[in-house]
Amino acid sequence: MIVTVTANPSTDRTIELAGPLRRGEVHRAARVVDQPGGKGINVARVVRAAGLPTLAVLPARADDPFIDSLRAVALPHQAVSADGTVRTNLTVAEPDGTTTKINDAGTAVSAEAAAALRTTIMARAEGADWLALCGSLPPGLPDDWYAQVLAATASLHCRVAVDTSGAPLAAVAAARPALLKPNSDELAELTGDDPAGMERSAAQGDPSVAAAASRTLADRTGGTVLTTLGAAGALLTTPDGIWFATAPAVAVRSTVGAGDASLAGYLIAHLRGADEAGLLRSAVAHGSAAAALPGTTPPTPDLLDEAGVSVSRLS
Ligand SMILES: O=P(O)(O)OC[C@@]1(O)O[C@H](CO)[C@@H](O)[C@@H]1O
Repeated sequence: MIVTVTANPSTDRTIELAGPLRRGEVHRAARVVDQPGGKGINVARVVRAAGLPTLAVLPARADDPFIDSLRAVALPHQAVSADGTVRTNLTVAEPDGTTTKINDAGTAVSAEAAAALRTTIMARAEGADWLALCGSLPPGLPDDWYAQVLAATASLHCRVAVDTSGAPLAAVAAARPALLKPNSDELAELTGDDPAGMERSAAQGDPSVAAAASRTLADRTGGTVLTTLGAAGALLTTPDGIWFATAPAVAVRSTVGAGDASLAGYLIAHLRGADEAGLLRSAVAHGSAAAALPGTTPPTPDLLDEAGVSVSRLS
């Protein structure tokens, strides 16, 4: 069972344009689609599509239309009562696959709602193999909230995976999660490297800068770090070694949710007992498949190109 937590869920509104985005100009949308989103929701949807048991935990009022959208996609979920309505995040998708995103800060979570959320997480984590803490923290939750939850789960059997950014990422990295999933920007926030340079050199076949930064982070957490590098692939860094995978070439439609699909791919393969190369292969295949889909659409198993992922051990 994989339990995901989306502290700051979002309705993802994707606006597809027929041509390139021009700053300051009026555009007519070619297509507008709303989908339930937020990183933990996306992870759970991919796990569900793989046929494995999952539960998405989130703060939302029972009468929030967001809950209807979770029902519409048949996602098992547990919503903990919250005060406002779930935010809407905007994606502008251009025909060449360029994705521009504008994320709302989210609805403030009261102290009562935060306590209820934490109680639910602890109860659900008890029987889980993995607890995935995903996404930004809404106003009202302190930067070390994920770190606090992680510390509270220390006596439980479940492993904790974290995918977040900014101050919550810095705080949780110090709390030693079993798995961290930064992208190049998030890794660079922690190590001071140049994120674009990391992806560029990895795309040219030299992942050494990203690998060194991932090693620094993994040494700090004592666990595993799955670093996604966009079209350049991904790195898996454990206490025992570093693996690099290149991604299959895909026609990118929307990168939204690709990192979440990668995390889900890792967790799915872990539940199935894969070795490190298999974990990374699954992560990259899922991320690539997600990038080829519109909006925040989760990939299904039939879309995975595992044979197109090339994995090598770096150390
Ligand atoms: O604002 P956050 O919580 O950092 O990210 C939220 C978000 O951008 O993440 C998902 C893609 O990873 C989307 O479904 C959602 O809109």
